[in-house]
Amino acid sequence: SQPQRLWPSPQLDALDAARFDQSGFNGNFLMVFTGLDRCDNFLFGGGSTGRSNAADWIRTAYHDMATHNVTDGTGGLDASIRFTAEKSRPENAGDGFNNTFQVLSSVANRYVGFADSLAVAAVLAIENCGGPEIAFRGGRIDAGEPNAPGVPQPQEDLETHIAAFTRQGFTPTEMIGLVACGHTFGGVQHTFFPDIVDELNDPEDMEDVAHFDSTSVNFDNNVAKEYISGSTQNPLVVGFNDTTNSDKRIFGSDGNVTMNSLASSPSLYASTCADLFARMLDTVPHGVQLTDVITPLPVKPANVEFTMANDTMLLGGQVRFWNHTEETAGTVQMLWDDQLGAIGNTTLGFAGAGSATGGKYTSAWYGFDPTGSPFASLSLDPAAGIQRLRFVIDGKLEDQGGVGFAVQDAYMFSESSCLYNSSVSPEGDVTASGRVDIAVRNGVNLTRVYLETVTQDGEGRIVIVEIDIPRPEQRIAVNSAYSLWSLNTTSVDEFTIGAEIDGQTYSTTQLRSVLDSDFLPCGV
Ligand code: HEM
Repeated sequence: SQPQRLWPSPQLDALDAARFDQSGFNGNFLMVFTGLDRCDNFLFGGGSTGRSNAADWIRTAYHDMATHNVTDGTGGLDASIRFTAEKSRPENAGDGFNNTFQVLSSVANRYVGFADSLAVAAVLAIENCGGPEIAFRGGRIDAGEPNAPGVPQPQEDLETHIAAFTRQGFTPTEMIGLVACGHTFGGVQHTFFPDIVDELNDPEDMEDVAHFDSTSVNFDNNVAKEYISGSTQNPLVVGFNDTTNSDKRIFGSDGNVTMNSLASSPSLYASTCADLFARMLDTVPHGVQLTDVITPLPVKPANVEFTMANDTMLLGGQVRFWNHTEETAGTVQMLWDDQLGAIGNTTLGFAGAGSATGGKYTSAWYGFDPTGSPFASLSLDPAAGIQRLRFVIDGKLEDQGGVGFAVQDAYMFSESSCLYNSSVSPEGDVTASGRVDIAVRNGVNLTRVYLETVTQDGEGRIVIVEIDIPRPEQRIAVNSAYSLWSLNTTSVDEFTIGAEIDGQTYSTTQLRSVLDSDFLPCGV
């Protein structure tokens, strides 16, 4: 059991969100947008293609990992398969890798990069399509270059496959298990493997995918049962070309001992796969330090954001209560310690239900105001400020063992920010100039405040560009407790706001841009 972490911890909180906020309120793009709750869904052509997102994501995770070399520590799950030089190798035939990274480009962020997002995608696919829960860790690092080749191919012989899995860190028995676990999803396409699969002429399988088992969009041990019973249609077992019957050679390599046990027990199959999938996803280049297994925080504030509106300080956000519903939560209250030693409180409104792992877990979300609206904010006295939050749910105080949920009111976006002008060229290019105002609490030890824009470097790794906001020469009061730091900018990029306070760095959560409606025209 791992020690309970404290909120806030931006990377762990983001990993928790990516992995556990799956469906419903604040649901994950991977689930909600791709429709993963329907496991036969395929974003690039729909259900009658014979394809599925889930199969693409799991195969992509394996192929990205399969470059690993346990001896020299190179390769592993690091999103290097996004590089054309790696993706276009014969060992990476197919379009599933491109499909997967198109989806991940809308998911990866500064805290959960492409490699972690790929691992999350595989976990969500497995868990939501009938599979076991996977112990998920974060902290993978996105590669800056392709890895050495090393993905097994169907025409290779058994010795080559055993050697490849040994290099990746798996014994011959684990090889049988991992292939039998992966090949519960999807199948082999005619287009990319015409020597293995013929055209199928099936209107329900437009892309001519010969599936590994009769339940190709669900996790179950049918791939093993059908193999043992002799009814299998797996194109890598009973394919017309025996040279490419690699599943047949692998499954039979220990006299069917492993496949017999996987076929006879759905629960043994599930627990074996949970272990092997987790190890597959945790196979990373030497030197990468993964986090502990991510567990859902029982009480987790999210999207916490302060905004200064002249004499009023606004606090927006939501809080998630894990393993709760609106009924079990009862009346929910938020208390806060202000900077002057007083305690404030309000009742919170229900914002929506969340769920994870195929509905196994539920969570109840509350907005930071009595209406529960995720867009509403509490109005507060800026002079009082807020140091930390506490919650009362179902009559019980939740304050992280007494320390509370620390929030940062030393700096925040000010609604006095404004737009000088904006225009759209005939080509559709948007240009604008505006002023970003940051309200800084008087008397705090703030050494830097800056705009943060998330972008990608030349190798497609996520990086943050910082633009410093100059310290004002004279104090410009926004109210009795805060003064303004301002920056004129012509950037239309979305930004968050970073600061260094007492040697610690902080970031706001809300993405803003000078084109937002809260940038009113300057000087009006
Ligand atoms: C010797 C080892 C392996 C060989 C030779 C092999 C071979 C293949 C081939 C030829 C395909 C068809 C791809 C396509 O048509 O696009 C395929 C699909 C697939 N493989 Fe493997 N595989 C191996 C191991 C694994 C492992 C270890 C996993 C995961 C744990 C895995 C997961 C998948 C999945 C999910 C698909 C379906 C993709 C889809 O339908 O879009 N494979 N494999």
